Amino acid sequence: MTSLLAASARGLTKSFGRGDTLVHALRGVDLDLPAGRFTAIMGPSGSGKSTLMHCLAGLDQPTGGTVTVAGQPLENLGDDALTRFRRDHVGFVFQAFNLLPMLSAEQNIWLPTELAGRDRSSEAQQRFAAIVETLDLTERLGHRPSELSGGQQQRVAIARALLAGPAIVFADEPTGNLDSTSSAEVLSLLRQSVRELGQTVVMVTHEIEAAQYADEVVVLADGRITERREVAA
Ligand SMILES: Nc1ncnc2c1ncn2[C@@H]1O[C@H](COP(=O)(O)OP(=O)(O)OP(=O)(O)O)[C@@H](O)[C@H]1O
Repeated sequence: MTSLLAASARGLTKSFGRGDTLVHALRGVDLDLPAGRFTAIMGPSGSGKSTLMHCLAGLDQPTGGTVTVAGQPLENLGDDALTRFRRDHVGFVFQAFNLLPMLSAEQNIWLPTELAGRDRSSEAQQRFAAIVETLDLTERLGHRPSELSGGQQQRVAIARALLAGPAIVFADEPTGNLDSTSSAEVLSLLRQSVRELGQTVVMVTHEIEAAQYADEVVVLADGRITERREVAA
């Protein structure tokens, strides 16, 4: 039985510039990301990690090849449809938390729901409760970002990314701004969201220690996948 795929790429290429400044950031990437798995993307600086993530997330258009997320081929979507698709099916966690300073943790977590004009359905509220508990944020919901540690702020950002029940969450160097204790905590919680909530997470990271929290590491070099390896439990 083949497992369900959260996302896949076939023959993915991406070039920037032209003539003397032409850069081949991706040179033909084939990748299947099974649902319910935590995948780390590693590789040297300039190897194409961010470009791959942006193409998989529908934030950037590939030069060639195809990307399918949650069964939907992205190349068939126009700009507006792609924006809606990302909003409904893709979650993002960035290095720089990106929380709104005047809103409480709880308001930040609900903001994308509000912006999408969706109701706080009883299902959404149950999911909110489960996520807040998994991420150990119950005591912090009334705090503003400035009243939270970096690790707590990133946990709020993760809760925000998880709330809509996205098919896939992309985390771009999520521990880049954190000390080692907070990093370990955030990575454990990302792992827990995969185990307990069945979330699919793809994380770009430079740090081999961070990649150890994943189920699998995909290594890029010069725009190609050079290695895929399972992480020992
Ligand atoms: N918008 C752009 N315009 C021109 N070149 C770009 C652009 N974005 C990326 N590149 C080039 O594409 C290549 C891959 O870049 P990318 O940012 O994907 O690498 P990365 O592995 O994420 O690097 P880092 O670890 O330093 O973030 C690099 O040579 C980079 O300079």
